[in-house]
Amino acid sequence: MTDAQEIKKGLAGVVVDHTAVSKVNPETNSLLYRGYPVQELAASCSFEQVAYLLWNGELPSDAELEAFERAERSQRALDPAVKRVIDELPLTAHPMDVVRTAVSVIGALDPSWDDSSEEGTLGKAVHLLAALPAIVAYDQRRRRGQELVEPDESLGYSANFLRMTFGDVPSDVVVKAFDVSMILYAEHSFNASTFTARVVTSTLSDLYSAVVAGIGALKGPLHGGANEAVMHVFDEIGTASAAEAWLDEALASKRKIMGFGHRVYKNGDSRVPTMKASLDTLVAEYDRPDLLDLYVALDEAMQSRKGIKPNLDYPSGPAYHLMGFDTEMFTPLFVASRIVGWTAHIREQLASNALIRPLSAYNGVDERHVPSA
Ligand SMILES: CC(=O)SCCNC(=O)CCNC(=O)[C@H](O)C(C)(C)COP(=O)(O)OP(=O)(O)OC[C@H]1O[C@@H](n2cnc3c(N)ncnc32)[C@H](O)[C@@H]1OP(=O)(O)O
Ligand SMILES: O=C([O-])CC(=O)C(=O)O
Repeated sequence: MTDAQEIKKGLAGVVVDHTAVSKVNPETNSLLYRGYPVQELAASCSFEQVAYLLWNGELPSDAELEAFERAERSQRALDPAVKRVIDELPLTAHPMDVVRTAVSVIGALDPSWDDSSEEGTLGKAVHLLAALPAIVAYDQRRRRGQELVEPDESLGYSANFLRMTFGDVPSDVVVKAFDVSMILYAEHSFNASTFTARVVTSTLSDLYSAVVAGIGALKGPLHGGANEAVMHVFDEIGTASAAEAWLDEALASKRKIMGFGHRVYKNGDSRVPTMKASLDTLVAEYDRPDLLDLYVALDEAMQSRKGIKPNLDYPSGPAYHLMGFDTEMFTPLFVASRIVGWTAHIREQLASNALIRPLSAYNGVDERHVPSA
């Protein structure tokens, strides 16, 4: 195992296990959740239905959906102990650190934190799904000097999330665009954060520890942190007319352009057309053609210079901006959605576990010995 040829840097192209949760197919540019094309789910289902599907393998019947929604809606309130911890955190902490800490606190407060039964892990997954919007919404509000907004059990997941963040339920267009983003972000096979969660689970550690580790992996700008980074790029460029010159300079200084490229998709991310269509509805809703012009100008320049296609973070960054989220809240929104995929994979890993422990090829100094005294 010393031949460099055998090393798959970054595990690129390595198939490490089976999964029945989702299928990413770069040849057909498609993404299936439990067999269903994600575009069809985004068009016809709510995020709650998709979460149920990813966890249970089938779309819910009306009665199953009602029971699931009841469980989710009843667990939305921010736990006072979690709120107290968040209040202690300085505003210099990144919102991803706040979410990571809050999930850690929820785990520490759960007396059955080590219940790894199918029922136990599903219950914890539903609880985290229900609790995360309050954490993210409250963190944005406290940064703006605003009070907590209590959840409204009469509203669906996305309408309630937006109301807890902004104080009011926005138009149907905005709620639908947000719901679509939650559906598209929910699951993507063995991406870095999901794989991280599976590695932690493979040691038979608990679900909360695996989720906290997943949040840490998602934070990085090569993964989920890119949706926030896209908005910083837009702010840096300013207007569409400046996009080409900005890109040439960025590429000349060897910068990675955030929101472009993907480890698996090389001909475009299957989710981008659906999210771009939602972005178009938001651009019309908020009358911001200038933002769309910038989006198109940078994409066209990137295609002409590098031919590297945008990934989901490219349209979702400006979409979240138009909805009114502060830029540093974008990746926590990704957490609120991906909690579904992470926990589906944690449960799948537990059901068929093998400790994940690859090998490495040693290239340090040859064996040597401590000089005798
Ligand atoms: C939801 C998600 O997590 S999607 C991913 C979000 N991340 C980003 O948008 C960050 C920007 N993109 C990237 O850094 C990369 O495309 C990654 C990390 C996503 C995928 O990387 P990899 O599969 O390892 O591809 P790799 O980095 O080998 O790229 C291949 C070539 O394309 C170039 N390239 C890939 N993406 C980009 C980019 N965004 N900007 C500039 N060049 C790029 C690389 O520099 C490399 O060029 P080289 O062969 O001349 O060295
Ligand atoms: O699959 C990946 O490597 C990254 C990604 O798009 C995701 O996690 O949604």
